[in-house]
Amino acid sequence: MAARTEGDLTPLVTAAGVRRAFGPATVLDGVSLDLRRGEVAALIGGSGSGKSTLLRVLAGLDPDATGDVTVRGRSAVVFQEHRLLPWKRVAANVALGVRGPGVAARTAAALDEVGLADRGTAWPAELSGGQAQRVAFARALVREPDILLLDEPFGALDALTRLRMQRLFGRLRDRHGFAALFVTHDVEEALLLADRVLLLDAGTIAAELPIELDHPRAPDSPGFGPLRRKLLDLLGVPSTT
Ligand SMILES: Nc1ncnc2c1ncn2[C@@H]1O[C@H](COP(=O)(O)OP(=O)(O)OP(=O)(O)O)[C@@H](O)[C@H]1O
Repeated sequence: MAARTEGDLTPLVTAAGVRRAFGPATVLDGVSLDLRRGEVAALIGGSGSGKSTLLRVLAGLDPDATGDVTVRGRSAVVFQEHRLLPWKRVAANVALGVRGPGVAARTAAALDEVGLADRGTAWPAELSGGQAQRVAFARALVREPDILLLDEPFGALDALTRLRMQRLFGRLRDRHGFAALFVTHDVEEALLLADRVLLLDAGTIAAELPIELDHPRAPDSPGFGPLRRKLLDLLGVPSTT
């Protein structure tokens, strides 16, 4: 492939014509998207529209998909369930598979960043759901990713923990500047966190909505309501008014 010279304008992730079928059912039918450096994009769509399938393809976890996917940089994945190994302590889970000098110090720094500096020697079973998901974030951070791919990362958490985790995500993103693509069902979450919302429907990216609101955002921020309405319209949810 020819070298690209656009520097920072080159997307970190490019997908073109991605297809995936399970038996006779085509789930992804020619998906094309890009993710720019430092950008946060939300991938939204109805249940069963193929969001998780697409994320797995972008993460390189689905050898049976076809099409072109290029990832420029280091990526890390966070899933809805924390996927910690129960027989390893928290710090060992974070450091799993990480090589190079200073792994212990990097692990400690990552745990500190997610507010769990004192839990490195705990077992996963001793953590709350929110803490376990923080460890999952630390495990991603310690890899110093350019790109974070997240599959409903807050979906299993109660409302208050979810809010705290959304804020933590915003702080981590500001500090590290990684690009992120996150799957969500939640229109408000997409509008609170994303620079751009991608709508997956009928196997393709059916719509894109830039979210040009200042941070920090709240549901009562100016401009939030009309964007919420627009996104719900795109999702086919009728107005109740
Ligand atoms: N390994 C698999 N084998 C067979 N079918 C699958 C497999 N993985 C996903 N599917 C099917 O592909 C479709 C898309 O699934 P996927 O989990 O990607 O959707 P989703 O948009 O993430 O859904 P949800 O929002 O409900 O989590 C579904 O119909 C699902 O049943």
